[in-house]
Amino acid sequence: MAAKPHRKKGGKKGGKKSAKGGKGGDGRRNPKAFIHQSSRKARIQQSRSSEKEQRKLHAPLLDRSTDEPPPQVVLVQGPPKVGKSTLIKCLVRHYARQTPPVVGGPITVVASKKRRITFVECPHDLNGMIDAAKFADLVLLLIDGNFGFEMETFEFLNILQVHGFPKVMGVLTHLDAFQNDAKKLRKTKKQLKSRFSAEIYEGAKLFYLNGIRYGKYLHHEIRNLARFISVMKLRPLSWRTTHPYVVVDRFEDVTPQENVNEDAKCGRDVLLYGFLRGYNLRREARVHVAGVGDFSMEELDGLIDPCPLPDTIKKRGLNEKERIIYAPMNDIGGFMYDKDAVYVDIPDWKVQYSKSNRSIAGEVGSQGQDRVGEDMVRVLQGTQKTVDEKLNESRVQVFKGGSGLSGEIETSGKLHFVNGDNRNIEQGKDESDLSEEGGEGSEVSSSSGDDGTDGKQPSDKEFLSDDEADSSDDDSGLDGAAEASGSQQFCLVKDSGRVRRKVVFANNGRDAEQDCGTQSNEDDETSSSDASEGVPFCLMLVSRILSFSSSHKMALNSIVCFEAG
Ligand SMILES: Nc1nc2c(ncn2[C@@H]2O[C@H](COP(=O)(O)OP(=O)(O)OP(=O)(O)O)[C@@H](O)[C@H]2O)c(=O)[nH]1
Repeated sequence: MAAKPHRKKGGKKGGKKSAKGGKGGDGRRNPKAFIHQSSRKARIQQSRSSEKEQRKLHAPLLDRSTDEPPPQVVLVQGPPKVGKSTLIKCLVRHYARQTPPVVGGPITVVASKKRRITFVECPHDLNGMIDAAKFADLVLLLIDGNFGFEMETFEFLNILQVHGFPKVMGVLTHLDAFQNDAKKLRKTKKQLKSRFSAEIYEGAKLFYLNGIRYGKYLHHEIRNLARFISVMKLRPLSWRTTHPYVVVDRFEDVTPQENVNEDAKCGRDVLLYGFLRGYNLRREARVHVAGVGDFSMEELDGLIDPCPLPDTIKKRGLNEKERIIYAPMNDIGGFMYDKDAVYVDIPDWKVQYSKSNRSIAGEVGSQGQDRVGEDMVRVLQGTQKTVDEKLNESRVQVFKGGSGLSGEIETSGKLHFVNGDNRNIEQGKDESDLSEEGGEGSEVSSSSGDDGTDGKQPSDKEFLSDDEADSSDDDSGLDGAAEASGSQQFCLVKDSGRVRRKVVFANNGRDAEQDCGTQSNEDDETSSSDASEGVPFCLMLVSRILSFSSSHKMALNSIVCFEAG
């Protein structure tokens, strides 16, 4: 039997198809397959796809938290001396009925029955701003209404754009400078508002703080702002809801003192305390301390919530007991929470000894056994040395006639954190140690290795050209010297002994000069040449941040953000 020949590859149909394809002449195999046959179908398809997109945008947020949600972070940002600390103090006073003497770290308060807020003051330096942008849920952008916009505001907005944009609200301060000129006040408010909504988004909220009395903003204005903050809906950023991170409320260096004495730059053991946000943190996970590097955790423990929400939710408002404040780095209340203890700090000037004039020995003899406890306290009042010092001095004789063994055991490393004063000294030491390495506090940590600055705090001069740097040294050249940035122009203005970078919203050099209030021809020439060359202040800033985040984000499985400042 003769073998049946194989069928030719590509049947009748295939041939037809190829013929059709050839007919089109546009090189595609079937150009009609992916186009709509009728306009009606096309319309339906289009509306379906847009509906899908909208559904994605409005997908309900998954609440992954099983317990009380962590406090939301309200970051107060603004140029130097704009009133950040004053605003935080006023808001904390409104919520907790206590005023912190200093703003030295995050302050957590119970704002309402269901909301806790952590206030953080944003540092002015670039690295501090980058760190702060990572964890802010709401940003209060403080603007000096009397002076106008400053570069710090726009730098921070640029940083936010890279890190995911949280809710932003503007607050105008120093408006009491227009007290006697209502017309000018109205005009300034209008101008700043329109500029603010143009820069953030249309209809961005702007609050006005019209005055300050006894060093505090007006009560009713703070009340309105506080109410607005406590009811504001804050949409969490998607990256943050899927990654664990901790904003550190308090940190403690528990490195044995002898190790530090031997080598001041030895590896340190540091305890970090803070609310866990975002997602669950695995015990074996490595943590990334923003700006410092990746580290392994030795221990991870859950502690009792130091600032819990009220239990009962039936009542309308909060009573005085429920207005809890947790501010361990702000010298408030004298409380300090540790892993296994709570320390109450009693300043020396508040301690009142009840020592009587009678001699202690005489009293013991006359009162007998009933007052043993009281007598012990009285004896302690007369103590001059601490337990550490006594232990170090003590000697134990083991064998008769043998020399005593000294009691110099390693207790000094642990106890110094208990006392508030000593703690401050130790922290001060650490900072100085860090500054030896290349800068101060968080500035060093943020910059080291991340953005290629080798631990140096970038100064304005690094962004300016040499000529500009020279001119900024010269006081006489400061006033009104307009600089151009990527998108904004700014001029250096000397105001009450400090140099401020005022943003000028003008397209050409001349307008900019008018805004800065200079008329001289010489200045005109330099500033216009600067403007045409376009010193890339903002561009450089953005590129630096982009390079920072692109090299960094891959490693950010879990971040620990230090409050800088
Ligand atoms: N007249 C007036 N003074 C204000 C206003 N806001 C703040 N101040 C004053 O400005 C000074 C600086 O205020 P701070 O709250 O320390 O400003 P800051 O932004 O925290 O300052 P730094 O932390 O040093 O950057 C204080 O003396 C305040 O009383 C305001 O609206 N009007």
